Amino acid sequence: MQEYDVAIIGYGPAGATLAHLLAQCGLSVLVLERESAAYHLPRAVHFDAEVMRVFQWIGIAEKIEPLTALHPGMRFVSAEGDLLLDWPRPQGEGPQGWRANYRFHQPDLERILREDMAARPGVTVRTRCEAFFVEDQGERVEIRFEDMSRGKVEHVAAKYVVGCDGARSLVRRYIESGMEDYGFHERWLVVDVILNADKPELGDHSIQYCVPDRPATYVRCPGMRRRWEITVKPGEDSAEIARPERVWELLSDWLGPDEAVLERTAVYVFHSLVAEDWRKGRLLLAGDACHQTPPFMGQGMCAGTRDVANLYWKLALLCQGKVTGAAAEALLDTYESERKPNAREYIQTAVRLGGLINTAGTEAALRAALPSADGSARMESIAPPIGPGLGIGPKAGRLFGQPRLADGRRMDEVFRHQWVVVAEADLARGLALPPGVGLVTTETSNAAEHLARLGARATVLRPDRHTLGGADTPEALAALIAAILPNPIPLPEPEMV
Ligand SMILES: O=C(O)/C=C/c1cccc(O)c1
Repeated sequence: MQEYDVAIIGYGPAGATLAHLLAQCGLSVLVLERESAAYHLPRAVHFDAEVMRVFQWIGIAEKIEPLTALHPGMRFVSAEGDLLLDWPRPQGEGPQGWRANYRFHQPDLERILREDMAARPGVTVRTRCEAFFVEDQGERVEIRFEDMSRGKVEHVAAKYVVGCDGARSLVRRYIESGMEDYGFHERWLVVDVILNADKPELGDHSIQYCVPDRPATYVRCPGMRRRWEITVKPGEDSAEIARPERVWELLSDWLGPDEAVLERTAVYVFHSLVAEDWRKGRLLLAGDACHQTPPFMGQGMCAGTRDVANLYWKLALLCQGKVTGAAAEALLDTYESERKPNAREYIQTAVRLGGLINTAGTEAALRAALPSADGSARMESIAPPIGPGLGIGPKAGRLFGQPRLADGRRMDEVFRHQWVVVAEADLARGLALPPGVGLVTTETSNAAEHLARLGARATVLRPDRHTLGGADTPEALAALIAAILPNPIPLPEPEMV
């Protein structure tokens, strides 16, 4: 039986990104996907700087960036048109080395992910192949799937299986995970249109219409694409409301049938769920398989990308035999313990925003919706730390920025999949580093501003660019360095840049 390091079930953005990352670390990867081609219509329309940084690692950031749209922010307005809550987004390059937010067309992203996979050694992609059986046999997992193009059942094995197989995940059933329910389950009509000609009065902001009778969302997508999401009321028929005549009636406040074509109309139930168990033995979940969010923060695909960024290097260390035995189990356990609280925080905030949209912006709902309830009608993007796992002290588990090196390059371009020490120059002098660990100092980069944001004189960064901790003394820094695990991709010599 053919054996791979990792089998990924599901070839959406999370599965494809994970396959790229694992292959970059030298692992053999099988991707099984039931459909013959990527879904041709948009679903996710927004991602943030943290996600763009992951796209940078796999070499697609420069390809997707020209296809994205600028994103000034989101506004919540009342039925009377009053601004209830403003959520502006910083413009220009931010701490992650990229803009804070991007609007995109999901089929563009999937095309790029798949085109580049063709040139990625180590990845086998099997489309029209439906997995129907996985069995953790202790040392490996057996997977059975049907190749639907040939009507043939095949058996393969993998050291680990990751279910990136969406809300109805097969792998989640094998894990037998229940779901934590955050109480939001609503039907919304999603309408994607392509304008015939520009209509600047629609604006570039996302707008949440907090209209009690029919809450709705408008999102400006790249080019001539625009999206509306409109509440379906209890008792309304999903098929009836998705008919073109009815859709145009619902859109009539914004545009008419002579101004655009309908690209897609579909009724979705937006859920707020987190899987109780993200792992059982060698079976793991990522993306919608382990969390589903209402869309009001545009964070659905982002969460899946964060999952795979947290997971890939841990799987690489295990598959390469660099972490074994009880340490391997403990390392794999940190995937759920770190990721779940972060995913939960985004979902709970999205549910609160949904509450604001649905209750027409009453004072109480406005206060409840604000992540930091300071009374102002302005909110900022949240950046919840990951939960407890690897790391030392209160500065562990923060997403660190991406310093620009003196030659203008971004840090991760130089230290791909490496651990990196970032330190004030005087703390860095004479440091003895394990092989392959990078060193970035305040002398040769703009690390000072990133360290100031963390509130430490030095830090150690994991391959996913979360902090292992902060240090202000040589002793504290030495303790962090002692906790570094081997690199997923070994570098011959540590570099000081
Ligand atoms: O731009 C954002 O931050 C959010 C975008 C978005 C996308 C889809 C649906 C929504 O309610 C919001």
